Amino acid sequence: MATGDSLPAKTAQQMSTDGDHPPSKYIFNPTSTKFGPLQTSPPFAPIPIIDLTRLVSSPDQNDQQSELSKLRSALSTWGCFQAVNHGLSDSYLENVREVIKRFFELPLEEKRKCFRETGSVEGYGNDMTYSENQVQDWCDRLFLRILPEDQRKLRFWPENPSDFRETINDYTTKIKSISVLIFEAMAKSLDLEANCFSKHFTEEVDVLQGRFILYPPCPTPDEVLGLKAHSDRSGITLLLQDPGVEGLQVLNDGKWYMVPVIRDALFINLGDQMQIMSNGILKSPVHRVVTNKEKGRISVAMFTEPDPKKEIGPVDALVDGKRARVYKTVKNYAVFNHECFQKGVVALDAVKI
Ligand SMILES: O=C(O)CCC(=O)C(=O)O
Ligand SMILES: [Fe+2]
Repeated sequence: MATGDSLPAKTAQQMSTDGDHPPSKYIFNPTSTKFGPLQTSPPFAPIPIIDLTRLVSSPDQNDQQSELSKLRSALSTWGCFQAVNHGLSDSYLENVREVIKRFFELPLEEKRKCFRETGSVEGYGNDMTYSENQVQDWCDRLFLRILPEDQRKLRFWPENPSDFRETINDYTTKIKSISVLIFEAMAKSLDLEANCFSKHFTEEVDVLQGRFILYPPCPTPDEVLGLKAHSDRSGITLLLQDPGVEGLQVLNDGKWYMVPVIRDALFINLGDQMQIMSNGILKSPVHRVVTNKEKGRISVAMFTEPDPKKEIGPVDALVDGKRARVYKTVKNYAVFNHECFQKGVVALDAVKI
């Protein structure tokens, strides 16, 4: 295998600033994906908007039930939804985006202190390169393992901006509570015990990763993707979008749709591990990001994962005479997913029975 895992000669941000034409290894190759051509402006996706307060408590029981069925329907068709009334104010979210923006605005010399090390996914840089012909993404990112707290590698955590660590730490706490609420609501929406999913994700070991991404303006958005098509390996992903520009697209029934930006909503998508646990009832959607000629885009993605040492598999109550078991059990899906990717296999297909 050609590993060639070196950090980029030039970051996407530098190329964008210098007005470089994207090098050939960034050019979208339709034959390298089964997900169709690159479309910069497909139709907007009518992604359901879910009111989180109504999922938890509502004076009217029917009101809660109707929001829970909306959640189930959203996750079994689109695999994602826009969460509103999550308790985080517009100014709070703006501050989170702002600290990430200030990090990316620092001179390269300063950001270099957090550079990803060869062979590791953590740190500032771009995607690991596994093969010579891997198409590159037009983005720069900082990837951090945030929880468990005692596994943080602080050498990758920026000290500049000086409020970076504190801001991300606080945001983590808030994202954690929102994710517990969503895991419980998903269980209720499937008529399961409320802690049926949350016990794997939040009760014993908390695993949370953060990816802070900059998609700089790209001179040729028709030829270059910001992030190639993939599904997340997470349980759920909580994404804070840039209110200034769209870019995220989801695949549904073989067609691409643009995800609308709702200023103070969190975009929540299911990851593969929840598709497995729900025995395929809920979907982990394939998604990608397109670039924009004039505008840069910043997004903040938080990924919840179960304890890598524990097996996960379809919940027993979702396997019955009417619905056979669709997936095997799997441990450490992150590593499994990575191995599948290197073999050119889709991890979700590899765990199918
Ligand atoms: O930046 C985005 O909008 C999506 C990011 C994403 O899909 C990911 O990091 O897995
Ligand atoms: Fe993703």
